[in-house]
Amino acid sequence: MITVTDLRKVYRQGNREVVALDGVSLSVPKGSIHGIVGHSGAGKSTLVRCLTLLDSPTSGSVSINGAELSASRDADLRTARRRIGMIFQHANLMDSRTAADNVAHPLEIVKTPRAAIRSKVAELLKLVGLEGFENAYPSQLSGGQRQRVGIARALASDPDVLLCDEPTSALDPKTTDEILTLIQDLTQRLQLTVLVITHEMQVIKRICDSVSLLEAGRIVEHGPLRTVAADLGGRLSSTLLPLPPAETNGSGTVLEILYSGDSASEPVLTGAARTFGLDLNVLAGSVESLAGTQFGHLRIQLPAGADTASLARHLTGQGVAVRVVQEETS
Ligand SMILES: Nc1ncnc2c1ncn2[C@@H]1O[C@H](COP(=O)(O)OP(=O)(O)OP(=O)(O)O)[C@@H](O)[C@H]1O
Repeated sequence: MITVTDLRKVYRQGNREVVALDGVSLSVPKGSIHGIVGHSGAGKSTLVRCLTLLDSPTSGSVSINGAELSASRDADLRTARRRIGMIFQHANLMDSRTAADNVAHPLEIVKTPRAAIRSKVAELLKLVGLEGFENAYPSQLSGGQRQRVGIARALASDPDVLLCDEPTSALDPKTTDEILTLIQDLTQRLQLTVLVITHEMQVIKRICDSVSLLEAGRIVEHGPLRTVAADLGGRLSSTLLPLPPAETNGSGTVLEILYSGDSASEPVLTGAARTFGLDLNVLAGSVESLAGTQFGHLRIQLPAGADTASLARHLTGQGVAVRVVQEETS
């Protein structure tokens, strides 16, 4: 488990202070994957640097399984860093070394005996599906295979936490899928705690159990994927279940509705239309499965003069979230 408490990082630029992290707290349980999304400048790289202790936070703490990393000094700091494995957008392998020698590198640094390195490297390459590629050089490997070597190298020190910084941004969709499957599989098998920093919502949808939205150094929305997705009108919900831009073609009220789980399988909307004798016009919609739950997000327009309040009450009573996005125009 990783726990981040009230992490602040303030940079000085001449007389000016830049608050890059403004009290970030989060907690990720062992065996689960937490995604962090945010626009450019939100503080993602600063967070990565503070978590890996490459940069020291101005205040706040980072602890793994209750042991505070940020309190470590020098030799302790090096040991503490080994508890966090890192994967980057590009695997950053050493071109002059084979796959096996790249994976061996962190073990050589801490002077692991050669025989132990050999068996550990073989085990790791097998774990990431690269058996038989021990002697291949990075130039002889595909982007996905290079990323697998990077993952094996990140796991060499038996970390508790795996920090993935844009792990698939440089990969094609099929390879992205394979690497995400591998990360998910390793999380379960090794009971890792995984943090994924990404700008790709597909990555969040595909593997994350929970997610935080970072904005100007603060976490402005967070929670289990299912919960944030169900929060109609929330920023994460509207990026997880996006609708095309609104195009209305009448004067009636426009509603957005979001249904999930049990209500998703019911013909909620047609039932409501029948109950109220309304012709509902579906302007846009998306239906998809997230974290094992079916979600439907629709934008509908009611005919002019419809009893919006009663319809909204009816839908809410069926477990459907409703919000008015455009009042009836005369
Ligand atoms: N060394 C530094 N000195 C001064 N300001 C910095 C420094 N590093 C980052 N910042 C500032 O801190 C804020 C957060 O930057 P950071 O690089 O963490 O954002 P980011 O979310 O990673 O952005 P991107 O996705 O573009 O990499 C920005 O305003 C940035 O200008």
